[in-house]
Amino acid sequence: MKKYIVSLDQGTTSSRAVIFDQDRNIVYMAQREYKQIYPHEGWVEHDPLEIYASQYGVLVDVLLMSGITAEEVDSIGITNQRETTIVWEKDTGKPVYNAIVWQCRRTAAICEQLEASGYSDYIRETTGLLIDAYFSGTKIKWILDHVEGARERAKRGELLFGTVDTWLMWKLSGGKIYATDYTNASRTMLFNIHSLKWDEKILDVLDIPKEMLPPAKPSSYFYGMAQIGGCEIPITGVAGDQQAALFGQGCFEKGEAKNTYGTGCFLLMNTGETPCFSNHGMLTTIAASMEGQTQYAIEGSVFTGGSVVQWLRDEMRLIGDSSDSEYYAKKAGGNGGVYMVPAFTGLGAPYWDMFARGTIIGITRGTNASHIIRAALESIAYQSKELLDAIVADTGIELHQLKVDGGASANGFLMQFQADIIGRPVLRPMVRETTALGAAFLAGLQTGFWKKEELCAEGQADCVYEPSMLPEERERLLRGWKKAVERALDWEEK
Ligand SMILES: Nc1ncnc2c1ncn2[C@@H]1O[C@H](COP(=O)(O)OP(=O)(O)O)[C@@H](O)[C@H]1O
Ligand SMILES: O=P(O)(O)OC[C@H](O)CO
Repeated sequence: MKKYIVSLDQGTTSSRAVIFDQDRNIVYMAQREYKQIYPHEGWVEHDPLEIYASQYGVLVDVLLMSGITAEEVDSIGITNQRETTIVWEKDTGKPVYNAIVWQCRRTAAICEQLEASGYSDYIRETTGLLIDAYFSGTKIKWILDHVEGARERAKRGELLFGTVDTWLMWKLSGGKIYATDYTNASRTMLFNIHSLKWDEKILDVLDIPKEMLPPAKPSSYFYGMAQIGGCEIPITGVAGDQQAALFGQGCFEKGEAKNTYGTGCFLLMNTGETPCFSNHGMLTTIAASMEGQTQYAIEGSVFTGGSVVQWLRDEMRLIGDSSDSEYYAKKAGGNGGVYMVPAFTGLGAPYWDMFARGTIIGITRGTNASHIIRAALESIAYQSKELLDAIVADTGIELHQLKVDGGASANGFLMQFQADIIGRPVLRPMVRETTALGAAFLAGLQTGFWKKEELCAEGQADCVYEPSMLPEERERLLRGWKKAVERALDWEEK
């Protein structure tokens, strides 16, 4: 019987299910957007039940529409938006609060207190992370502080915490699987990335009961059985989406890197079996790896990447579809002196300013909508360039080209501008669903569906963008960007 792997890719804006065959071809794919909830300035939430419903919906869609039966599915791989925090009742499965999304800034004050109490170095050395509202730890604390009786119930083992992988596995298995993987755990700011254990001291400081945390396992691992329409399918691969994309791009060795242009932008480089600590605001994190072979990555995280294009579409109504941005950016012919810094939820790497806010600067009477659209796309490339420079400086490893993926990598203008601004070729792969592919690889390696050697072969590039900008022009544009960032920093009142 021909067998397949199903990947579930639960992203910030949509849930996707992708079926891969043994030759890594996409056999069928379905995607569903779901609601973004913005209850206050800088706050972002999702409904956990809608996350699950949209994810389960596309899973059923791909099976029904492809005609592939559950028996033909070798295994399931799960990959997910990271850090997003869900707390639910063990008995009923009912969430006690909406999912607090990674972008949400509501815990900035908790982070400031933590920093003022002198925990920065300890947290950095133990978890590889900087203190920021981005990570799950302070989000859990916020829920325990604000939902009546939650901390006591958590202590009694009545409430469970999970990142989205944990929530999906728990739901898909009817409450039988309660686990997370190392990559997701490494984004909580509660996990010791050296010992691969939850850190008692940080749990104490944040007053988070250990009872509510899932066991953490390798990314390629038999987690248990999902129950789909009366059939059981093993879940054997789990990883945070950025680590899954790194794996899906075939970056298995030290020094290999990729940049993903989704809601945010995430540049990760595999640093092998040793964690690499940054002097330039990058994060140290666990890479997706096989059992007993933990690998690490250095990561630059940008909070607003492709989502700036969604903002142009949904809030500003300057474009009807995300892909229209390419046409207008080219039509503008140049930036007209306009820069946009999309610090909608603060700035991530390398600035880590929770209080930065968005700005558009350089506007003159001649500025038109096309300039603003172009400035938005260019901002994605400038932010990614800063990540690349920092990672090269931290690791001492030169990147001769940049592998890319994610929704906004479909934009030809953006990819060409990216190549121009980094002065290196940009390679976009044939299979654009590298996040889903990475989760499929992890699942398939565990079951023996694939062997690692088969997956090491270079994936084909669909497009290579060669840099063609003069160095003086690049420098001029980058000077403008740096000045614009200065104007966006430290804006929101504390
Ligand atoms: N042609 C395009 N040009 C620019 N941005 C795009 C284009 N197509 C999609 N996007 C952006 O890509 C993002 C979606 O990418 P995706 O990888 O699905 O993200 P996520 O996994 O975060 O939900 C959206 O923010 C969208 O605005
Ligand atoms: O949903 P994405 O693909 O933008 O990824 C979100 C990241 O995992 C957040 O850390």
